[in-house]
Amino acid sequence: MIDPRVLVEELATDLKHWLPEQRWFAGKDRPVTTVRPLGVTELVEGDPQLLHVVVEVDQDGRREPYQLLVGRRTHPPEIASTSWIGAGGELNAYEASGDADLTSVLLELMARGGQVGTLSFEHEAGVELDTGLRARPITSEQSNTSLVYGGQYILKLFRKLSPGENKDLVLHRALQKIGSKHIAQPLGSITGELDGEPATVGMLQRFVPDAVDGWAMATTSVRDLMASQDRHAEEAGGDFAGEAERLGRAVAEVHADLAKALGSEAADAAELERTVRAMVARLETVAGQVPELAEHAPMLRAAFEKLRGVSADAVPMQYIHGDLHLGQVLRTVNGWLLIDFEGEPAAPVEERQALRSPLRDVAGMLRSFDYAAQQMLVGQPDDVELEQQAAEWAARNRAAFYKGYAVAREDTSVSPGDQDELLRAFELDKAIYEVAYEYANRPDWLGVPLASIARIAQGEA
Ligand SMILES: Nc1ncnc2c1ncn2[C@@H]1O[C@H](COP(=O)(O)OP(=O)(O)O)[C@@H](O)[C@H]1O
Ligand SMILES: O=P(O)(O)O[C@H]1O[C@H](CO)[C@@H](O[C@H]2O[C@H](CO)[C@@H](O)[C@H](O)[C@H]2O)[C@H](O)[C@H]1O
Repeated sequence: MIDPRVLVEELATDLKHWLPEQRWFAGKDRPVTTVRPLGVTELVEGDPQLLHVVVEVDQDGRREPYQLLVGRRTHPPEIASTSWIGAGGELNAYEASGDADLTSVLLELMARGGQVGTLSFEHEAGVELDTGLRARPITSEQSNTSLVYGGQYILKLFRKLSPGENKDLVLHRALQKIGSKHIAQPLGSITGELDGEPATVGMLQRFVPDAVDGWAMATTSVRDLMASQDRHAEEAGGDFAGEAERLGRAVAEVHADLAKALGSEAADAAELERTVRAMVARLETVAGQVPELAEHAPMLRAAFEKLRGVSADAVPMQYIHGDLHLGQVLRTVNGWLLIDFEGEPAAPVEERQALRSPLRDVAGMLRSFDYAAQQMLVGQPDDVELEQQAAEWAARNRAAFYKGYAVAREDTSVSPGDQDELLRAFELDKAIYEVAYEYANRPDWLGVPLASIARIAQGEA
């Protein structure tokens, strides 16, 4: 039997072409130069074989570690063509997250607890896991890969890795401990090793079978409005404003719980200065890539620089979600849940783990209401009535969400004027992030954040 490390070295050329085609691969902005194995652990021996692999992907000097599950078999199972990696030794090699015969071992190891090579598997204290469940990967794959075990558990395998405990796991544990009603219970984890330090590679949570994500609900509501004869959002059958308000309350409760569990501190002038500089730096980088953004640069820079006038010691800083949008919230029979506390996938890990203003999450969700309405206009010929309906739907739901948040967060110490400046700057910063995200991932949607920025530039908010 070939040495697993030698095998992965042999697959390096195939991986170079295969990685950029994966939805979760974050480095689509430049070609892959080399791929080399950092760690290979054999989890299932023989034929079929399961290897847990961490590779370092070099892209013109930028080196980032990624996690893969590599399956090898003589007779490969039926899997999506995009899962094929290549011929590894005498067996076929493929990405094995879709191979239920192999992935059941991950749940068994977490249920039992213990170590295999450098990987350690554990369940949360007091949790007993059922085993023997088969897993299917979720189809709405995003930055990571998630497997649902028998409709009971969901295991997220983080793709791009960083040393240390993943923020998603840390915040879920803290919120669980404090009794938050707005998360899916964390049940277990898998830890690997990176640069000699422990690194979270997987998180197991309770799967909520009847949950509907906020994006699906919101876009259905917009579609209903546009298809109906009703001219106004409040008259349409699928009005979302009640849900938006309850969602605002849920986000406020999560913020209050995070502050209670993990603390908060006031910002200082140096912190605000760093924030302004980071926003201006992002603007400059993205405007360099996307010329349509450059024409709004003076307005955007002025909005960021205004933050220097905000009273810094009134801005509470704490752990936040960090990439909150309608696709990160699930509506269940018991109310709204927040998922995926990792932060913006493209941000450096230090930035994702820093204390930040909770108004960033509010801004993220406000942007998302705009997205839900505006994406309906993508690829459509100009239609003033539809545009008005989209604008009205967004305004109504943004206001409802903000009301729900503000009512539940009456403790906020930021003055209303400062709050407006902060929110405006955070919304614009998020929209710039979105321009970069759409440019790299969904060029057809680039117009969505650009149109919002243009509207704000014209003073329409
Ligand atoms: N506990 C859960 N119960 C039901 N579905 C979930 C749960 N957690 C996540 N999901 C589904 O999995 C999708 C991806 O989860 P997410 O944590 O956002 O992964 P990623 O980091 O890849 O974006 C979500 O959009 C949601 O549809
Ligand atoms: O879910 P992820 O953590 O992978 O977030 C990334 O992808 C999101 C898209 O899937 C992207 O969100 C943007 O598009 C959403 C609609 O698809 C919209 O609701 C969001 O408001 C908008 O930001 C997110 O920015 C990105 O980090």
